[in-house]
Amino acid sequence: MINKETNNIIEMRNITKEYDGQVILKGISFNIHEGEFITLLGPSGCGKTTTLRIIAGFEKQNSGDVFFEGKDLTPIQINKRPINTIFQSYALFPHLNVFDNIAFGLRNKKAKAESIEREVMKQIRLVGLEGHENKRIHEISGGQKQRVAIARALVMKPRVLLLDEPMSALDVKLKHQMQEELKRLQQEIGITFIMVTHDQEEALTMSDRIVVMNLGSIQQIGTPQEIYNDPENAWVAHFIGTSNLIEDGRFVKDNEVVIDGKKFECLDTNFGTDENNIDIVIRPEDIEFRKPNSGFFNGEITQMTFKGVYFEYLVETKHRTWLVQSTIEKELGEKVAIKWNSPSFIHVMWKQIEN
Ligand SMILES: Nc1ncnc2c1ncn2[C@@H]1O[C@H](COP(=O)(O)OP(=O)(O)OP(=O)(O)O)[C@@H](O)[C@H]1O
Repeated sequence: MINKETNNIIEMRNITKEYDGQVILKGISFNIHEGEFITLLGPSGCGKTTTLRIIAGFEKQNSGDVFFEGKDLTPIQINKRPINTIFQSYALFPHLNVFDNIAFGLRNKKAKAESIEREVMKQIRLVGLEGHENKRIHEISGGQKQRVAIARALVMKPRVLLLDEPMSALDVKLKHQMQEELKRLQQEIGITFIMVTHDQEEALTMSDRIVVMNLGSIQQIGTPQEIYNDPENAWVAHFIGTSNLIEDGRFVKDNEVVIDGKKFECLDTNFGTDENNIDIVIRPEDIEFRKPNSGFFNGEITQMTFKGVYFEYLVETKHRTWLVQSTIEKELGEKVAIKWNSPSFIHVMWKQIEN
């Protein structure tokens, strides 16, 4: 039974994992809510796939517990778990056609022929593969292969679907299309999706909540907005989006910081008084250009890159180099001033303690 108060379908408690004496997961704990799209996000090697494989049952943790609806999941065999996995490579059967690939699990369970036909066709319609039932796997596109993999998993009616880097085999355009489709599908069928990705944008656009991981530890858990707008530490801020990280700022008192000798109003409180053990992040899209002497700091444009819909600039001021994103075209060497328009654009966080 789902715990109605918490709505948790899966609970991970203090999970550790070692391979050959090397610690991969350092005691991670988090909850997964029924019906949510949750993403494990982090750089290569941080342990996200290992976490997914422990939930699926392909790996066993060295210590800690995994609960499914409050019951210990660890002794439950892989095929008895109400969980299905879509692998990075999709792992389709090349010698079977689309229909038979999707029907495989039901046939294995000795389901009746009519019910197999009905359920497989339902999934085929759901993922938009009508008319392709008889095609072999090598006769369909990458996007269609992904749809087969999704249908093959969903036909087993799992409560939780695990997706390991599902977009990694797709080109950029198809990737964006499938991201939208997958999100829509998840909302339509309402089951819990747990996705692994190292792609920040993918995590931010698709997830209800994101678990940000680094070096076998959880750095932050939150909605995309929380993680983007309110990163818990400088590592998350950096990883989520290119940022201006000010490591030598000072938290003077509630709602006041000093950056490069100037006082600024901020919204942050509770970092003590005259505290140097903080980092300040200001996002490049929150910085604007002004005429020289009309902003916070004067500087010069030392680099510019056209990014398609905006320009990305490096602006050299007396104390540092700022990253600025703007739709306004400037010239290399141009003298400018920079400014931000709201105290909310300053993000103060404690300096990270190294793991
Ligand atoms: N079966 C295994 N035996 C030994 N080491 C392993 C095994 N599986 C994973 N590792 C190691 O554990 C670490 C974490 O791997 P994991 O696949 O969980 O990371 P990840 O965050 O998913 O990264 P990636 O995005 O590269 O897959 C890596 O250093 C990896 O080499």
